[in-house]
Amino acid sequence: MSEIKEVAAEVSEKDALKVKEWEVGMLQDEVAASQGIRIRRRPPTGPPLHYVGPFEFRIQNEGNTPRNILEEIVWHKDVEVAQMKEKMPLPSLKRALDNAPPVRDFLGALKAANARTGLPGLIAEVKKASPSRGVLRENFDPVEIAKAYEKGGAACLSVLTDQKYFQGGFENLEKIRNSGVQCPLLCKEFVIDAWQIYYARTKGADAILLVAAILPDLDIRYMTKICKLLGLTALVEVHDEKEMDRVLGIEGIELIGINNRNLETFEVDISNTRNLLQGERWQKIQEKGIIVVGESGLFTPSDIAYVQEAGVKAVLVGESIVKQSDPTKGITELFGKDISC
Ligand SMILES: O=C(O)c1ccccc1NCC(=O)[C@H](O)[C@H](O)COP(=O)(O)O
Repeated sequence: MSEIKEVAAEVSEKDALKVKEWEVGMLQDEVAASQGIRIRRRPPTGPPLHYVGPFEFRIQNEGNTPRNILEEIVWHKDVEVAQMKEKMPLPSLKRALDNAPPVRDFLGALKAANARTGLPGLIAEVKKASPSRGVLRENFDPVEIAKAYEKGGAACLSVLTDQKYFQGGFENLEKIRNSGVQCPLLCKEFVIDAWQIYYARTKGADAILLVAAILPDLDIRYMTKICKLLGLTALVEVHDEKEMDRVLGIEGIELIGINNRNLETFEVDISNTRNLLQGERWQKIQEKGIIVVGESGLFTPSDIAYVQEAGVKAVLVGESIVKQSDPTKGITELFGKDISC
């Protein structure tokens, strides 16, 4: 009987901890909203299923419906990361870092490619599917694609690790890293917890994406510091003026990605890159020596020329090259010339 009491006490202590975590999450949302972040970290009207102990049900209501796909991804990621952390707590993850392959210089590779070709350095994306475009490539062999990209002159690769929405995985990152491909690798994830940065490093990442639309300033500050500590490059992604201004106000950021895709509506407009690189913003970027990456919706040599003219020194491209039966040729067609030599 006393054994049952002990177990009950342990369980309720665990539950109390979860509730505490939950309350902190609620505060996080308030801070985020004050910075113009529309994406909420969790459903506002109650904890997700795994937080409610033995009562595995929740009354559905409007507040528990994500407002858009990005919010849905974040809510799902919140549950996924909590489960992963339970399986591998941070101390054991930190120990696993000792066996991680050495970090490669992601930013250096982009700068070198830009200097060598006079064109934006290419981050070529290994992506099977996306919420906006569905399945992009049925016959998807991540290592084969990565090798084809490297052969075509990609400076770096971006590897989707989200399983549910992009049909990616950390095993793809690991396989590419162990395949002999030399390009530095960006872990393309929806990072909401520093734990994911450590995890990505153990799987061979050299860089990681931090999306300003889902991360308050304090998180970006803290996470870029962790990246530095681990030797990783942080690619901080923005989509609008507000996010750009927030990120330009944070010290130590070296690489900013401008996403031409609105992740809440899927609308793509490459003039977004040009619009965010004007006037005082452009001056600040130059003063700080920040490298800018143009992301999404780039299909032709004139698209590349357009964003280069706007000021980018790198581009991140997925759909237009991953869909090609020969992705090496796809890169040559995208740039209008062979960029491999
Ligand atoms: O692409 C989506 O549908 C999407 C939805 C929600 C969050 C992120 C999403 N995409 C990430 C990206 O923006 C792209 O993978 C990346 O920039 C490459 O874009 P593209 O060259 O247009 O494939």
